[in-house]
Amino acid sequence: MHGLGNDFMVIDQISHPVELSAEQIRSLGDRHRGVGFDQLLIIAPPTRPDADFSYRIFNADGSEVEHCGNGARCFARYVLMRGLAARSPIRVQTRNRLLELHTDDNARVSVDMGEPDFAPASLPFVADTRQPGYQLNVESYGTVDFQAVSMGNPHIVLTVADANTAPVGSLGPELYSHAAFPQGVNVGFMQIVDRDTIRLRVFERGAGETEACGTGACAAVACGIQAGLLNTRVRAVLTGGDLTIEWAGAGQPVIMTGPATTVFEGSVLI
Ligand SMILES: N[C@H](CCC[C@H](N)C(=O)O)C(=O)O
Repeated sequence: MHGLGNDFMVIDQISHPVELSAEQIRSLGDRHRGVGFDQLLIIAPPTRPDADFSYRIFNADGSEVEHCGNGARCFARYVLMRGLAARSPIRVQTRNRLLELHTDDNARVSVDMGEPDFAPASLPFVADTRQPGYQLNVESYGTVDFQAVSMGNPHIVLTVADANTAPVGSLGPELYSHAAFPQGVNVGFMQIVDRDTIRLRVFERGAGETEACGTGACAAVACGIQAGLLNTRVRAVLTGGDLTIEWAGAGQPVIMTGPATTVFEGSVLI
């Protein structure tokens, strides 16, 4: 499945109990020798009474992570198409959040992504006391300014003049693996087109640049609204297509709406 070109392998662990090692996940994610994906999504029974399902997310490098926005939309379509869920909304738990997923008739899914957390410790971001605010010295780039926010998974957002020419492939990896982020970080490059529109590219932790990043779009819009630069309903234009992101401000959840597409299904020998 994919959400705007951010592609996933989805395993229904309820019907097919399977445990995979990080090495097996990496080999399944290999685009030449395996199935190939940005993330693997595993659907499992819930472990808390207020959830209908739980949902585990693994990056292509085998690392397990806390959240995946595009994956949540694909998850909702999958469980409804397979009759695993009878109705919308669907409540699904990730490692650290409870999401509520709503589907409409034209294959679009709205996800309550929970509240953004701007506290540095939520990433975690270990601030360099010599650097005021959110700045880092990066070897080949000098001082880099950014905003930091957790959507359950860690994001930093750089505001750039033109997303098309932003140094995603060079600066992204340097920031993603910077010592200031002990658990790594997703790096968003946001161009503010107007108060209702951004262009965004994301170098994702554990996957590299993807065609779209749902939590990244939520993180970027929340940072833009927090900085007073965006209205409360924004069109996020990503390489793979558009998401609608809404955030009414502190104490409110971010709502993400977009498509979810099934490409094929099959079986794989592990
Ligand atoms: N690479 C992310 C997980 C996938 C997020 C992205 N695919 C989305 O749609 O939110 C991380 O390591 O936190």
